[in-house]
Amino acid sequence: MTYIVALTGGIASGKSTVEKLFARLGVPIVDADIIARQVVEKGTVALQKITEHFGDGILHTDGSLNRAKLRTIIFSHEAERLWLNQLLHPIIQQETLRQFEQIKAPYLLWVNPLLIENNLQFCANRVLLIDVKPEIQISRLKNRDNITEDLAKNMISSQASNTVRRLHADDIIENNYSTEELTALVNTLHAKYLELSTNYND
Ligand SMILES: CC(C)(COP(=O)(O)OP(=O)(O)OC[C@H]1O[C@@H](n2cnc3c(N)ncnc32)[C@H](O)[C@@H]1O)[C@@H](O)C(=O)NCCC(=O)NCCS
Ligand SMILES: Nc1ncnc2c1ncn2[C@@H]1O[C@H](COP(=O)(O)OP(=O)(O)OP(=O)(O)O)[C@@H](O)[C@H]1O
Repeated sequence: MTYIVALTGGIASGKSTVEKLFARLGVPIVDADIIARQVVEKGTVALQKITEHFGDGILHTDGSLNRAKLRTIIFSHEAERLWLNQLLHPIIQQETLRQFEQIKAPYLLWVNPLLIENNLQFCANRVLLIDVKPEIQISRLKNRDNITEDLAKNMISSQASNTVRRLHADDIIENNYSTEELTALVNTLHAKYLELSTNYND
């Protein structure tokens, strides 16, 4: 199988921004958030189970999932978040493996926000963590999603702490500075991963 670099980090740490930079360098991407959206599209078994559990009120009038509503519920009720996780995570994992097997490249980037929480680091050859100072993280999250400070803090506290994530990381990007600096860091890491994967594939 292709050499796998897992990219993880807290909410609004900059994963999508870094993912785009790797994609621009031609690196194939497998994104757990995108897969998580596909598995709850209209007509899926998962969406049917979510509707049975939360009622029709969890849907938009066109029958698609009201993500904002589900988000507010699961980040304020721990038991509901765990219920959703046990439903969706095995389905997401199965689709992830399917995508890994289709990719032929020196290495691929597997973007998974909950890599550490779900103990999936063993599935990757290398773990790249994006870290960000908590005050910058909260302010970027509030600005991007236009949400309250309370919801932002609940979302952050539903995830692993940066201290725990750092224990599992092989490489760390500190995303507290400009996007120009971020781009330079990604270029350096890309060269490193090409070298590591060449040795691995030999
Ligand atoms: C709750 C949902 C509907 C909110 O959708 P929304 O479009 O607002 O957010 P999106 O899916 O882009 O997720 C944004 C971020 O929230 C965080 N997050 C999402 N789900 C979870 C979770 N179960 N636990 C902790 N953090 C989570 C992640 O950092 C993620 O990157 C959605 O996140 C969802 O279905 N979550 C359950 C599936 C899951 O665990 N996804 C995470 C990737 S495997
Ligand atoms: N170095 C940076 N300088 C300024 N703004 C940044 C920087 N990195 C990311 N951002 C901004 O911070 C916000 C969060 O970044 P991004 O969406 O990439 O995070 P994410 O980790 O993918 O989030 P999520 O976990 O919700 O999927 C975005 O609005 C992004 O434009």
